[in-house]
Amino acid sequence: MAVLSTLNNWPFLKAFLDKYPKSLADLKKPRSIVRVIATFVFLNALRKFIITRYFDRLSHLPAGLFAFTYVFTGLGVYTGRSHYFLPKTHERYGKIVRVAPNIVSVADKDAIHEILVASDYPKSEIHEGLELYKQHSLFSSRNKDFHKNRRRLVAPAFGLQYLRSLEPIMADCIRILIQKIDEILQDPTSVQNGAKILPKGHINICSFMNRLSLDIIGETAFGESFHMVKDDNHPIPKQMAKSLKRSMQQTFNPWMRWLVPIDYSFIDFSVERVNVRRQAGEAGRRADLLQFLIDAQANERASGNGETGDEYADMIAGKLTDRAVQTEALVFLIAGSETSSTAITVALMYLVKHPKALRRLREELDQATASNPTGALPTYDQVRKLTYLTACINESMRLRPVAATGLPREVTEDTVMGGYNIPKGTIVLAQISQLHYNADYFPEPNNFFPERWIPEESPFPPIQDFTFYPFSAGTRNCVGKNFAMMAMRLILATILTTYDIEYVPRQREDYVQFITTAFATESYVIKMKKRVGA
Ligand code: HEM
Repeated sequence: MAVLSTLNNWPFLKAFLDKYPKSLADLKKPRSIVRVIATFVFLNALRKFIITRYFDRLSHLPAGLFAFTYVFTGLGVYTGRSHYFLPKTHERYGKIVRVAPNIVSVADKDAIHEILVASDYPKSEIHEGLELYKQHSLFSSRNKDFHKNRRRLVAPAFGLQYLRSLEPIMADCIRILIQKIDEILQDPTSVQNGAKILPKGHINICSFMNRLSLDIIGETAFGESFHMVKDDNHPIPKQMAKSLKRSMQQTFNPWMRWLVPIDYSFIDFSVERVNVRRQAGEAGRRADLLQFLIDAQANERASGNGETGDEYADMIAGKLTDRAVQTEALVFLIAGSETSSTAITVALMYLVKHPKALRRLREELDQATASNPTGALPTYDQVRKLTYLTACINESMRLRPVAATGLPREVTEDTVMGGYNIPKGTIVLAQISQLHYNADYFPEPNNFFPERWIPEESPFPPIQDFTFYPFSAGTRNCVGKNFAMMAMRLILATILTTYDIEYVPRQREDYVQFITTAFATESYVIKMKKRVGA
């Protein structure tokens, strides 16, 4: 009360409160409505500020309070930081913890295997927030028959053989990245309009990896680069990211639907790109993911498995309708860009902080690419089997898996997990990051130690099956895994053979996760210097 009366004596606050609506009749006045909305916006901003600034302290909240914030206020998802609460909650309450009335967080190896692989529980309703045009998609669908059919049609696009045809496309995008970085190293003011000008030799590698991943997916899934590396001003990626973030927030905060409508116009972009490719006919053919989808649709039609014309029935059956082709291309963009860019930035972050590992990796890459003429990029054949490169990628994905809040699945019958009764309908979050930090499976879990992945060199017992899930497992594992690993190998190899890179201290390294995981500040800066002869 004392605090309130003190605040009430502040002239500004007093004037504000005096005019604040005090009855329903007051509320009908337009000015009162503006005041109520202004208060709401202010309190919401304050709430967001407190959570984003002080999440470390808040992460000590016990599970009950966490449950309240996570489910009832949607705070965790609202700020994208719910995953900070979970490790503390497990530390305190064990491997299987009820974090909300209907949500159980699971950090037990056998239970996670049961959830993802053995029982193969369907995805939870949270995924419905990612349905575009109310269409099931490979990523979002909870319907097993649909998924089986759609996966059968889409998966061959990510087979190693087909992916090889994408290498030239990826290489062109990487070449543009190198040109742009060289330009900024020469002249730091040549960053795009609005971007922060960093000291000479400093590069925001997080921003560049984001933009490069978008360009690669743009080229492979839509047949057109977003030119994000070069110009960073294509409206679609930003608009889509904003809309999907809103959509996830609204899944947890349904009341927000009344306040902030979601702009789904980015879908038009996909419709237009698919039309352009179709209209170009044979002359427009090229080996990429979009072409694969268009060809798969044509094959289905030719073999009598095409659409029936009943839109709903076709959708449920997983038929490759025109809408389905447009949707799946967008799914590649959603599922494949931020995930890959975060994974590459994280790998670079660990490497600059571990110069010994960086040196060893550089030696391995130099040896593998020794026969290349000056300026030539490493090829996939040169890097695909490099032991230490794979070990570094695995180790960074172990420490920072992109699915940081856990993989949500819905239990379809009453069951028992780790001695607890889990009723049908419960949402279980498979906490893969808790496994990755479990010292029983990964001794000295907090250390970046790539050698643990090389059996002849590791001082630790062999890594057990089903303890490492960066791409999930079972029927819903990442269909783009080979694509992502190929891009990561090519990009890391090119950066490390072209530049000397160094750590820049005192930066924020924390994550936020709405759909996939990203650096909270959208920034990670490293020092870069062109190598002599590169
Ligand atoms: C380092 C990069 C990547 C990581 C760490 C990653 C991780 C994952 C994970 C953990 C899942 C399972 C999600 C869940 O169960 O809720 C998943 C699913 C998926 N990912 Fe990836 N992903 C990456 C890159 C990509 C790329 C490049 C593409 C496509 C171009 C892609 C497309 C998909 C799709 C379509 C699914 C849903 C598959 C299904 O349910 O059948 N991902 N990914």
